[in-house]
Amino acid sequence: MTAWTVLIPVKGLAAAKSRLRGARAPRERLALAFALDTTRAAARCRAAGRVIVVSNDAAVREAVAATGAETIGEGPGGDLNAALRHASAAVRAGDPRAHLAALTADLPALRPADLAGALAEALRHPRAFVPDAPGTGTVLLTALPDAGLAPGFGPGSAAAHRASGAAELRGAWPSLRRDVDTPADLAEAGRLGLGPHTAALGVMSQDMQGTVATFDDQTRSGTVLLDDGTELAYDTAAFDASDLRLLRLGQRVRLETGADGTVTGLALPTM
Ligand SMILES: Nc1nc2c(ncn2[C@@H]2O[C@H](COP(=O)(O)OP(=O)(O)OP(=O)(O)O)[C@@H](O)[C@H]2O)c(=O)[nH]1
Ligand SMILES: C=C(OP(=O)(O)O)C(=O)O
Repeated sequence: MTAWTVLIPVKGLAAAKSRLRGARAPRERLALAFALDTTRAAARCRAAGRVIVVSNDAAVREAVAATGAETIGEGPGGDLNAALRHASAAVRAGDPRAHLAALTADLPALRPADLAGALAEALRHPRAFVPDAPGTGTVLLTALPDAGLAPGFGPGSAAAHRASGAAELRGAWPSLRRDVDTPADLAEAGRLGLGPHTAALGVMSQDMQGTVATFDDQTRSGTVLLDDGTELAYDTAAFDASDLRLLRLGQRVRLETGADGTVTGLALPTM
């Protein structure tokens, strides 16, 4: 399998995630948790040989280093694209044939398999990109050994990357496309299942509710339909933790979920 070098740019925390004011945790802590969860998922992706966080922020670099990922400074450019050009040049100086991928650091629901799927598709194009869920931004930009990364991140970057000749990758990869800029984005990411660093901030501590869609009384497991139409499975352990004897179809339940978004407990809304 091709070992990509994944560059994850992280802005200084003092200036990060300005649109997240008003969320249930301080902006700086959210931005750092997003970066740590993104880095953790990338490090667990089998297609990622190296994961390098690109940041000038000492607190970011220290926290990332503690997880075992590499860090590099931004160089003199002063913005995101300059930081990525600097990091790309540093990587290619040591390994001229490196496969380069730039991944934004605001993907707290990222699953390694979604990233692996996109990187596998990216092998078919000299340069490729994955737009974010709204379709206007970019979450992943890739370059094979004979191509430069040529980053064009910023507002409207999907159009910029398309115009630059990068191939648009069309897989679903919901956790990869779910970047978080606003409290509404964070709620969407929570529905996909937050990584442990973000989950630990308790931002999704409101209870989720839904109705029982299936219940198998042999295995004591089944599925619940959330109010937004998402279907979530609960397993035997989650049911057994609930102290309920059975569930009726259509019954209203409150759900507890773990850091990875899986259901860990069920209760009646009144309990
Ligand atoms: N190293 C580095 N990373 C950056 C810089 N600007 C943005 N980033 C990162 O690039 C990614 C996408 O940036 P945005 O979604 O605009 O995030 P943001 O700038 O923190 O958020 P807003 O204040 O809401 O625009 C995030 O991972 C940021 O941390 C920069 O100047 N240097
Ligand atoms: C910098 C970008 O992120 P956002 O649109 O989330 O600001 C981008 O998509 O290029």
